[in-house]
Amino acid sequence: MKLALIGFGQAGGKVVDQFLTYDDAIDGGFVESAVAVNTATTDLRGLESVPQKNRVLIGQARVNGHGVGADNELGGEVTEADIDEIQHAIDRVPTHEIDAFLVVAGMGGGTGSGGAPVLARHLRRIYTQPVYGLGVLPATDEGGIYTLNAARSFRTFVREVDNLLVFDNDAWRSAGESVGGGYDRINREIVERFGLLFAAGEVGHDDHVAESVVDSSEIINTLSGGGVSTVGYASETVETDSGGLLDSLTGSADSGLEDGAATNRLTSLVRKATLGRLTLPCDAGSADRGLVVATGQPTQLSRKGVERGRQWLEDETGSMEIRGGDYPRTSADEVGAVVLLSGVTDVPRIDQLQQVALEAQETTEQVQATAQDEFASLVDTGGELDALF
Ligand SMILES: Nc1nc2c(ncn2[C@@H]2O[C@H](COP(=O)(O)OP(=O)(O)OP(=O)(O)O)[C@@H](O)[C@H]2O)c(=O)[nH]1
Repeated sequence: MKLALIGFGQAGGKVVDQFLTYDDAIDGGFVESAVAVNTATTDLRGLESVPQKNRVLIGQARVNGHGVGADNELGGEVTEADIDEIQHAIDRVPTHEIDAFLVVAGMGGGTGSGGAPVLARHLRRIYTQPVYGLGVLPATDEGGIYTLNAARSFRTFVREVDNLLVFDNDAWRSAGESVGGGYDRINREIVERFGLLFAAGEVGHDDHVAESVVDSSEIINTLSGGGVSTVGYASETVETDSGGLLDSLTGSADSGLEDGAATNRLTSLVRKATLGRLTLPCDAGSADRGLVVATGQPTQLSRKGVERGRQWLEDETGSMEIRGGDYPRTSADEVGAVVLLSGVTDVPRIDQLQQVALEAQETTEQVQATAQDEFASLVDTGGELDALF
């Protein structure tokens, strides 16, 4: 599917930069345009692939290019104030050619976490295409302010987008590694999973096995139930010496065996993708909708395997809305399965964030109530005080 990518804040910009590189590398064709928005000049300067003219600095009047320092209320305010500057850059996007917008942001900082929901609301008011979010959750050891920002922003971001795709940094850092040390690796994991999914909807219908190729409308329909989504991916390297003279000589018995192996391989890849590490770990059974995409050499893409995987996911989720199809890639030496689980509800990390948001709200209310009590008692004693002077 064709996307207009908008990276908000430092993490958002870097992930969008990486999406551009990946799209080029796999010849995916899913990025129509890429824009980066930030309050910090240095973050915009550090980008490599987003075109200079599509880098938008906002909030200059308030923070003078120095960032908002993890203050996400300020991030939201400067976005509201400078929304026309962002719109100006989006005006250059050929929006009639895109299937959707994707707003990418780290939820723990100030600019992306505060600004991304404001931009999503703006885009949904103006355009008819769906507006998706890709939210990156902070690692748990990053500190309270990051968790609190994420807890607050998450609720707003889910409300303002048509579907929120989530990646949890915490689940993806390696043992003993600080999350910052592994951003490059983590960002590659992000773009591979979501990139393969979006590129899948971009295959022309004259390509191999055209009738079973995933269409962008299938991705859109899978995401149209709203809520929160997560993606799983599993792959295997395969020998690709098929299609030569040998094949035509070995006859149908061997090719029957190969078909069986390809079917079994794909069925287990779908299970591995679903039950392995998801971009946002959750109980896959709680998904409302799903999409299974088989990717790799056209000869390895067993339609029966995809169908079995799809049926298995139907049983796992109890959902009747599980779609399936292929993304043939002639240059790939791996066969893989991407599984999109949409509208997931049993997500421990989100429960934890909601708890944090609730506690923060209670603390704020307590502080306000104590301040009101103190003020009231000061007013009560006002007469006595007056008498003293
Ligand atoms: N996956 C990933 N996460 C990142 C990256 N850079 C920062 N983060 C995460 O994003 C959160 C911080 O958000 P940033 O995007 O740096 O902050 P910002 O939106 O630019 O906001 P301010 O810096 O406060 O103005 C933290 O939770 C980081 O772990 C990155 O390149 N990849």
